[in-house]
Amino acid sequence: MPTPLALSLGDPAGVGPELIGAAWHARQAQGLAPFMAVGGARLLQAAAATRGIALPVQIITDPAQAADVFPHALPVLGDADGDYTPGAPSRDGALLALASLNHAAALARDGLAGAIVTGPIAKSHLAAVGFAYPGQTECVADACGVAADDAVMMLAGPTLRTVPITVHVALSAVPPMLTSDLILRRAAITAAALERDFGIAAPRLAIAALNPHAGEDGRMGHEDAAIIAPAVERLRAMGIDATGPHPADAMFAPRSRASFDVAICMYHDQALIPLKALDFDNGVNTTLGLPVIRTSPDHGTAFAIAGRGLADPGATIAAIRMAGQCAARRAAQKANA
Ligand SMILES: NC(=O)C1=CN([C@@H]2O[C@H](COP(=O)(O)OP(=O)(O)OC[C@H]3O[C@@H](n4cnc5c(N)ncnc54)[C@H](O)[C@@H]3O)[C@@H](O)[C@H]2O)C=CC1
Ligand SMILES: NCC(=O)COP(=O)(O)O
Repeated sequence: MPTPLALSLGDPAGVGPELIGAAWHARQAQGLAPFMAVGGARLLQAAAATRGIALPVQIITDPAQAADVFPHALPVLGDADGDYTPGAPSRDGALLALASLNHAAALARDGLAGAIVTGPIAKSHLAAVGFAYPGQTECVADACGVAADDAVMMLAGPTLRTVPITVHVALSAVPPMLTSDLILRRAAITAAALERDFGIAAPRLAIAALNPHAGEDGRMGHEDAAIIAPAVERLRAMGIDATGPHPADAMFAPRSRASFDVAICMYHDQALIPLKALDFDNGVNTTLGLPVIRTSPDHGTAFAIAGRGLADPGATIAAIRMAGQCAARRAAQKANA
């Protein structure tokens, strides 16, 4: 029996809780590995009800109980709970989201959960209750003792994978942050994770340029020649199949996409816009380079549509599926070691 996945609630006022209920409801049709929610039994039921789902829940006290409960009820670890008021984020809701996230990360770190699937949080609301990280990526990394620079965000959908080298920073902060070392470090972690967790032997990395036309021989910026091209050379010297810097405007065209397994992008929107344009309802945000598997739907809290039955569960289901597959791959590697 696989170790169950741990799902953190996300912000209770967002779409996260209702999508956990929708995913449990679809567990058989979607062939999902067993999972448990961390806290929120009452609010999960209320959120599911807004979608017309009568969600059976069972509070468990030990993650080991989850697999037996999962076929007939959503296992919920612990009795932490809160009010469900869709679209109206609150301080109490942020505290519950944070407690659920920290608990789920600790379960994965300690081997009591096969992986963590995080529900969407509003970073500014969590910051107001003491969350000191740019996002959940760095929080889970810290729980595992991994440096933030070594926790690599990858967005993955059926048609594309992308990695932003810089993530939650202002666009004006991107050029000063970009170094050959940072690109090399994060691209190498990506290549290793694609092999280990996704079963892609010799992954092909396409490295995006920062500037229009990859800098047009220095007429439109110096970073492509001075910083990105040397990183590509160093990756190739390490035996990694890296190409670039590629002009970013053309590299997401279908012909170009067929030539790589992952696009290494220089900033958040360069990576997330093509992914969401192509795969929004199946997009997964996963963290590479950790001792645990962590996935999340690609979307955010979507407060405006919470509780209205409008949120598509596809990305949450895809995140649960990917977490189960990656965890199974790691378990098989461990068994074979
Ligand atoms: N994994 C996470 O924790 C993430 C959290 N966020 C946070 O979410 C908050 C809102 O961010 P936004 O940029 O507005 O992104 P968002 O993803 O919440 O919403 C963007 C648009 O997509 C729609 N949408 C989102 N999820 C949907 C779904 N499942 N089905 C149908 N439509 C959906 C929304 O209604 C909205 O029109 C921010 O505080 C941000 O920090 C954003 C992205 C990921
Ligand atoms: N845009 C991605 C996002 O906001 C999720 O970040 P994280 O919480 O997974 O670090």
